[in-house]
Parts: sequence; structure tokens; C-alpha cells
Amino acid sequence: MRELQKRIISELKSKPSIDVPNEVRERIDFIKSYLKKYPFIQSLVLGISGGQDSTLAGRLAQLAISEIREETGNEAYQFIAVRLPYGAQNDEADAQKALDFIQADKVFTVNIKPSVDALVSEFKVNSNLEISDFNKGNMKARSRMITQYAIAGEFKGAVLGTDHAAENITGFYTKFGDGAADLLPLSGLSKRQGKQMLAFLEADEALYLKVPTADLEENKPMVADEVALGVNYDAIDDYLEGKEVSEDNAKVIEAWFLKTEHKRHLPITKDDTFWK
Ligand SMILES: Nc1ncnc2c1ncn2[C@@H]1O[C@H](COP(=O)(O)OP(=O)(O)OC[C@H]2O[C@@H]([n+]3cccc(C(=O)O)c3)[C@H](O)[C@@H]2O)[C@@H](O)[C@H]1O
Ligand SMILES: Nc1ncnc2c1ncn2[C@@H]1O[C@H](COP(=O)(O)OP(=O)(O)OP(=O)(O)O)[C@@H](O)[C@H]1O
Ligand SMILES: [Mg+2]
Repeated sequence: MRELQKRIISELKSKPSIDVPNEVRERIDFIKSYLKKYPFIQSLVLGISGGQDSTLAGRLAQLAISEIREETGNEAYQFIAVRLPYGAQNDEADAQKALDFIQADKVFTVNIKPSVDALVSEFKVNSNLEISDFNKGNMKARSRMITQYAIAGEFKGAVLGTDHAAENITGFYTKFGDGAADLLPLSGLSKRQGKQMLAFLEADEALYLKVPTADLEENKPMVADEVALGVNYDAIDDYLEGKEVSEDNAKVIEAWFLKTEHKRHLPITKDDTFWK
């Protein structure tokens, strides 16, 4: 195995394969044990996009909350799903399908378009600064973060994130946007391991066979992650599972990993050494 591949696997804690029922159980138990340790936290909050990752994290969270409510008799525990479209969402039907599957205790819908557009327009009006479509995409992800933390603030909540090894390795998320969260129930998983868990949980296969997309840019709607990254998830998963991948794919994956190293650390101080 490549030296960097070994280091990445160890850092991201990815596994060559998973025992699917056990993996589901361990991740539900992780959420429950955290809630038991910090009883102040009574709700879990997560944005549901209609994509694979939030469908899986949302269902695991709802199962954990239902179990803990039953076990403790405390009816205050709840899972709050949040729809956060920017105007009309291209794959709204998938988001509704995901909500049907997750069966969240509560659903809020907040259109982030007015606040994002207001901010973009302020730059233009006051500073004649044109925010690029790409940068605006990251502003959308950060607006979603603000909204989820506002809901957590109202409901003694913690915010869940959907980051997993196949996303963390390329840093393909917005720093302090969708990258910001309190708990990460999918940590260490490859994309295909997430699919296996959704199949085990009996999700409609349309929810995990669909093409993964960030869908943040208006000039390039629904662009597939794999196109933006220049490498496909099969290769990323193989790499994380310790398999051999082509030299070209390995180089692309490793370049993303090295370029985004700053995203996998807390804000950098003079005493940190990872970047030296
Ligand atoms: N070396 C370094 N040391 C310390 N900080 C560094 C840095 N390089 C950049 N930075 C900071 O990081 C910022 C750039 O990072 P960031 O703001 O994240 O922006 P960036 O990594 O440029 O873009 C985010 C990428 O993730 C994709 N994304 C975002 C959200 C969700 C999803 C999805 O799959 O759903 C995908 C998005 O399409 C885009 O390709 C810079 O503006 C700077 O503040
Ligand atoms: N329109 C949206 N509404 C609510 N939450 C969203 C929306 N878009 C993104 N998010 C949040 O940001 C997270 C990151 O998006 P990302 O695209 O990586 O995951 P996904 O859409 O769940 O799965 P996939 O990678 O398969 O598209 C989502 O998991 C979700 O929590
Ligand atoms: Mg998505």
C-alpha cells in the first residue's frame, strides 16, 4: 500500500469492510451514549437535502432518539430535520422522499435565499464587490450552518454533520459551513459503506443510488461531486478501503487531501506542527 494511503486510512479511521448491522448499531449507540452523558442536550438537528449522507445520518439520529425516549421515558428528546432550500430546489422530490424515510419528530423548512441574496447584494451596493457564483455557493452552506445552530439554540440541541471518510479525504465541504457540526455519526465510512447501511435500513434505493451533488452553484446546477473532484467515489472508496487504485486516481486523491489539510484541524496556532 502507498505510504500516504496508510497514513490517511489511519487518520480517517476507514475500514476495508463493515459488518453492516453492527455498524448501524454502534453508530446509534454512539449518539445515545453522548446524549446520556450530556442530558442538557435534548434534541438533534440536521439539514436534510435529499442526498445519501443526510438521509443516512438523519435516519440513524431518529432511531437513536426514538430508543432513548423509550428507554428514559423523557418525551423531550426529539430529532429535528431541517429543509434548507435556496429558493426552489432541483431535487425537492428526493428531499421529500428522504423525509418520508427518516420520519423525523419535527421538520422545519427555512428558505435560505433571502438571507444569502441580501448579503451578496450588500457587497455589491456598498462596496461594488461582485461575489462569485462559487463563493456564493459556500455562503449558502454557511447560511445552512447558521440556521441549524439557531434551531439547536432554541431546542437545547446539538447539530449533526454528515462528513464521512470519502468526503473528508478530499475536503469536499465548506469549511465552517457543512463542515461545522457537533457530532459526526458517519465518521470513517466510505461512500459505498453508507449505501450498504441505507440498504440494510430499507431506504428506497433511489435515495442512495442517486448521483452525489453539492448543488451549490447556480451556473453549474446539480454538478456531480465526481466531476468537480476529477475522481469517482469508487476509486476514493477503494483507496480508503486499502485497495490498489490507478496511479492517476491516487495522485488526484492525494492532492485533494494535502490541499485541504487545514480543514481537518481546529484554527491553526503557532504551536501546531501539522503544517510545517
Ligand atoms: N492552507 C490554508 N490554511 C488555512 N486556511 C486556508 C488554507 N487554504 C484555504 N484556507 C481557508 O479556507 C477557505 C476555503 O475553504 P472553503 O471555504 O471550504 O472553500 P473551498 O474549499 O474553496 O470550496 C468548498 C468546496 O467544497 C464543495 N462543497 C461545499 C459544500 C458542500 C459540498 C457537498 O458535497 O455537499 C461540497 C464546494 O462545491 C467547493 O468545491 C479559504 O477562503 C480560507 O479562508
Ligand atoms: N438543500 C438542503 N437542505 C438541507 N440541508 C442541506 C441542503 N443542502 C445541503 N444540506 C446539508 O449539507 C450536507 C452536505 O451536503 P452533501 O451534498 O455532502 O450531502 P448529502 O446531500 O446529504 O449527500 P450526497 O453527498 O449524496 O449529495 C447535507 O448532508 C445536509 O445536511
Ligand atoms: Mg448533496
